[in-house]
Amino acid sequence: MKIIVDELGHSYGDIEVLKDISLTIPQGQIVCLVGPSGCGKSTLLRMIGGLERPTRGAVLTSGAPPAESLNPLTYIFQHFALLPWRSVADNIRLVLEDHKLPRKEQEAIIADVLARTRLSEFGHALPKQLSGGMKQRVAIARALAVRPACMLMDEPLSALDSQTRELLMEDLVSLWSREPFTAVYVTHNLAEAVRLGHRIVVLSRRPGRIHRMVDIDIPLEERHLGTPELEAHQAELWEMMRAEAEAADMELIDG
Ligand SMILES: Nc1ncnc2c1ncn2[C@@H]1O[C@H](COP(=O)(O)OP(=O)(O)OP(=O)(O)O)[C@@H](O)[C@H]1O
Repeated sequence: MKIIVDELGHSYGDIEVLKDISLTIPQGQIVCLVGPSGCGKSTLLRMIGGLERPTRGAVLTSGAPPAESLNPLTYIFQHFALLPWRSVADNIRLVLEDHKLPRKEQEAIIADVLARTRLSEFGHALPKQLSGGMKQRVAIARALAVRPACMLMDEPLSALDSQTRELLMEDLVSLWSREPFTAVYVTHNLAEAVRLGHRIVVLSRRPGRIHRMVDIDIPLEERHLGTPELEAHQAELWEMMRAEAEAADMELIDG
């Protein structure tokens, strides 16, 4: 299933937040949204997920979600959103409970997503026993459990320290390489965008418009910390964003 954002615009009252956004999220690719603070990245993600309706334009889909998809669109947030009193396995079960699956099928899905996120030994653990990186892997496992057509990821690594972020990026790459998933990935971090994005969409400051789209052809598994071509892409993206980021920063101070 591919997602098509068609001439989308949005205003909150008098404040225009997004303008003329047309964009395709191809199946099996990770599309990163970057742009200065307040340019509307999270708003666009919520519109793609159907949590809010745009004032103008539309979000369309083409093609069917994966076979046995329980939920075509699912979110992964910065702060994990795990229930502290439920074990890791039961946090994942939560998203299956509404679907009336036989217990055996639930268990098979839980075992599969725990294995894919290297958490098989931690099904009985409580969230408080886990590191930040593991908690986010549980959130990723929970998202995968519904076989989404697209994962909507809002700064999923930004609550983590830099070493954990690096490990999680490696996890996401190996997860994608084994079974490509589709994702829209909002981040402030350009290093993350060039490591994980097949396509990087640079938004201008508010009202966010598409300033540029950059496709990176290097296979994900060949992208590593310090890869010179990635650093060149990162520098190019920063040059595109610099003036907008500075202007957005001044606006926040003035405002
Ligand atoms: N529900 C809302 N009601 C009114 N204004 C809102 C609402 N949600 C967001 N905004 C405003 O819309 C603008 C875009 O917000 P949004 O969170 O989408 O930006 P962002 O690019 O994700 O920001 P950041 O990078 O700082 O997280 C901001 O000025 C924000 O204050």
